[in-house]
Amino acid sequence: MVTMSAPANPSSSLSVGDVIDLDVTGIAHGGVSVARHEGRVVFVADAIPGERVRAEVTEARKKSFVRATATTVLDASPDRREHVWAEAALERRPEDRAGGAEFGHIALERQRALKAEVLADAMQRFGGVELAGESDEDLADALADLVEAAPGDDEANGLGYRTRVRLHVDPETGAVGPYAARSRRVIPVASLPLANDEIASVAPLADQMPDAATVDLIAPAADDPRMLITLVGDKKPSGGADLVRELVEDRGFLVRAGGFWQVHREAPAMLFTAVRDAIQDLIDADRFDPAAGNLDLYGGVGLLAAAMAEAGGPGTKVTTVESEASATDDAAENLSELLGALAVTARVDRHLADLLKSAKPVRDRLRRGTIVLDPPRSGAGGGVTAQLVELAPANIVYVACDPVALARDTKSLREAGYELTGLRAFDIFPHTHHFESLATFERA
Ligand SMILES: C[S@@+](CC[C@H](N)C(=O)[O-])C[C@H]1O[C@@H](n2cnc3c(N)ncnc32)[C@H](O)[C@@H]1O
Repeated sequence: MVTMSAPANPSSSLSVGDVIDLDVTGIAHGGVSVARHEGRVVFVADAIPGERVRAEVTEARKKSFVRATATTVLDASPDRREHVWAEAALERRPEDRAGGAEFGHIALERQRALKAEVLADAMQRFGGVELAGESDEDLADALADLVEAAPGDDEANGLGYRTRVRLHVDPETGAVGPYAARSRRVIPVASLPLANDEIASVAPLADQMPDAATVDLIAPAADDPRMLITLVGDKKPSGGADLVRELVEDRGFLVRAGGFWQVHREAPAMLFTAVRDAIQDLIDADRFDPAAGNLDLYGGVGLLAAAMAEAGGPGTKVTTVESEASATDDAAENLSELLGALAVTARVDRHLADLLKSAKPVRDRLRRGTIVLDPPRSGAGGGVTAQLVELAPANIVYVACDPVALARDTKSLREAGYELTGLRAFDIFPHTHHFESLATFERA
């Protein structure tokens, strides 16, 4: 992985449309590979580290790097596969390739190895954490199993997993489809290979919907699939506030049709289990206090608060904090059997600021507590991380969808005396560069 601050080589002048041959050497955060052209960094899409490709320059605004997209493979990786989505394949012009399956040309196992590399590199570069010893072999061993597959994905080649898909509408033609990569150009497609059968059955791929801006397709585990349409000029989709029923193993969760829920069929259960197991480890180490001021920050409809209580027992005290009032209403319902659970609508930074002003007995309870947090892509960030450090809970269980944001927050937590005691990662977005991580921190 290479950061954007690599020195520019003034002798390398590249413009959009130039065709260059590249030796692809590494993987970067964001689903692109890394190569160099006359010393200048090239982030190249649709390649695989180890390959030699011919690529077309697609962006040359920055001095320090350019972006390019592979058009021909000159020397293929053994991990190259036929793209899982014909409309995203190399045979198409770069601007005509459907976005959202940027690893669809790579064998699943290698996709996971690349994700592990990105996580390890981010943790080392931004978090100051070495995941393995110095030698390449140690690192390869440590990374081999770091990113865990979702049940059933290997058998299905990572296809048919999405229970949520967002499509866009071309304002000129009314055609419905995904955006092209790094673009707002709608690409008509014949199929959605990452979506499950229920989504495929309602997807309006052949329709024209000129009044619409976006089309959200959702297939709840215990309800009929549906289509939510956001009209041009509207902010929210019709039917977005309807309640749908999800299932995590045999536990029911109510969610708004337009609200947050993990997109992979197996992801809610995987993250629920991972958080429950992380709490169980803390219990086994005598570090978890069910009566303390435990928190589930960025809590959505209460999935991870429920996981905490599953390990800690139904009387576990836990407050779930979420900025969307409708999600908090649903969390209150979903957690209603847990006597110690409370759902609060608030921005996390504001809620923590209030907690920091509370009386000593409350602060003491928070200090004995465990905080689970699952922030959006930007991570908790410096402000919230500083508040966490000031609250000084005994343990922090951090669920992250962005490895670099996690790594930056890891650095702040470690500098404040927290030890990183556990790190797992989950491949719950096959054929894309995304994955989820779970890091456990313990106050020294
Ligand atoms: C990644 S989701 C996690 C939801 C939940 N933990 C789950 O597993 O289903 C992040 C949640 O944080 C909420 N959110 C985003 N920014 C927030 C903020 N500043 N304060 C509180 N909640 C926020 C979003 O509405 C969303 O529900």
